[in-house]
Amino acid sequence: MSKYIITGGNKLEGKLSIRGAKNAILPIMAASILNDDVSIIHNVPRISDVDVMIKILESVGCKVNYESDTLIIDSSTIDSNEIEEHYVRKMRSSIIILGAMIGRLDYTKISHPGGCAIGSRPIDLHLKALKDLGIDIQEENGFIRCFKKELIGNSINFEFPSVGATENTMLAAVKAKGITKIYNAAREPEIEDLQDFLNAMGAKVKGAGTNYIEIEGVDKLHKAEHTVIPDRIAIGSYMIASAITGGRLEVDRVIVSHMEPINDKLKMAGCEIEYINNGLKLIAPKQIKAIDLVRTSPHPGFPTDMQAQLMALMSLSNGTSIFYETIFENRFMHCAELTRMGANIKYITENICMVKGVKKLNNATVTSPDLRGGASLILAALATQGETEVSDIYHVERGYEDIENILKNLGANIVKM
Ligand SMILES: CC(=O)N[C@H]1[C@@H](OP(=O)(O)OP(=O)(O)OC[C@H]2O[C@@H](n3ccc(=O)[nH]c3=O)[C@H](O)[C@@H]2O)O[C@H](CO)[C@@H](O)[C@@H]1O
Ligand SMILES: C=C(OP(=O)(O)O)C(=O)O
Repeated sequence: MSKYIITGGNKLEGKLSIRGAKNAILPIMAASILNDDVSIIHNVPRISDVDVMIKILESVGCKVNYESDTLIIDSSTIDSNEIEEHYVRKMRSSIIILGAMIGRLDYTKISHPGGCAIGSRPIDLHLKALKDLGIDIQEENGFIRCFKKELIGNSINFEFPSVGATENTMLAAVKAKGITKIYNAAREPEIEDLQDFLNAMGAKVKGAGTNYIEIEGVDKLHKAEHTVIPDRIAIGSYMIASAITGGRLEVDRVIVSHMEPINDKLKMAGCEIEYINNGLKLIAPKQIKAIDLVRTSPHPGFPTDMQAQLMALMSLSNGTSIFYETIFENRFMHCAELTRMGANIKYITENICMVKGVKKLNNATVTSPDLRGGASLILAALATQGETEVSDIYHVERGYEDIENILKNLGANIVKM
């Protein structure tokens, strides 16, 4: 299995352009099933999750062409209604295909995605919403079978603003009869991007980005072209790479409002952040300041997908920070690995921990526990003086395009082996 060897100590400085968001492109690729036509999608990141989603689309009969950063998906050739189990096991978020498949076809079967490293991740909210839209769902032996006679718009009230459940409901409702109202919808920017793509196909969706989304069903969708929004989590991660090494960074193609929950925390840590023409500049603080409380919450709160990376930064702060992970019950697996590098992290409860800043981190041999946990170890390694080995980087490659070369171009000493 591949690993990164990182020799820390260099300041990360320079300019950066980041392609589309993983969490936007995956539901958009799923949505391409709905139009029975061609979808042209630009600014697509080269990450392994996109490769898995391409395989899923091809396995149900779509024709996919991926050149440079443009994906062309032709869903007019769909000839299967079952998603192979091993894809669902490879990528839990493949469950997002469900709403699109049942929006398009009368029957679909998918295996239950189960949990993953960061939590049990049930899909009860997805399935309840699909049932409310008139889908008959039978769960048996780890598989979910969905039968459609007619999709009928309904009012869906989520008890928690789940990102995936909001997206699956939007996908299924686009061609339902009548109006679907989603209350307590997730407000993440990636949901707005999905709305924009659906509307480019002729759907009638409004409200994404707020907690109320309304979808008026249409009979037919058509060919569409779309450019994916930049990846706010990848951008935030590279900002921390620069901040933790005392560097300066310029990022172009940034949607400032998407970055605010992350930038608020980076400013509290002492970073100077300035917005310039569709981009931003970061200057690292001389001394990283402790942030009293980092509490993850749904957008526009601080994203759980940045918690591990911010923890690497706080490991080197001038005081004590409390991290409270409210979204996933098992998203502190990077703590033990950061501790191997000399971080001072103590659990208070299973989802609250206390990070006391130390003067320096040590090089060590560490293992990526999951996607963002792996990113946090890379960030910590950049700030040490010696050689750190980060293994199991397949997790990281799910969501970071070409991280090795991007970090190298900013001055890092990193080699993939
Ligand atoms: C591909 C993608 O976009 N992934 C993102 C998406 O994941 P995902 O869509 O899986 O995250 P959700 O917002 O659904 O999950 C948030 C919480 O709700 C719970 N839940 C969710 C659905 C459900 O039916 N029942 C239930 O209890 C989950 O277990 C979790 O505790 O949003 C997360 C929260 O911002 C991010 O960390 C992920 O990067
Ligand atoms: C948890 C994440 O992704 P996924 O939902 O695809 O597992 C993430 O991007 O940090």
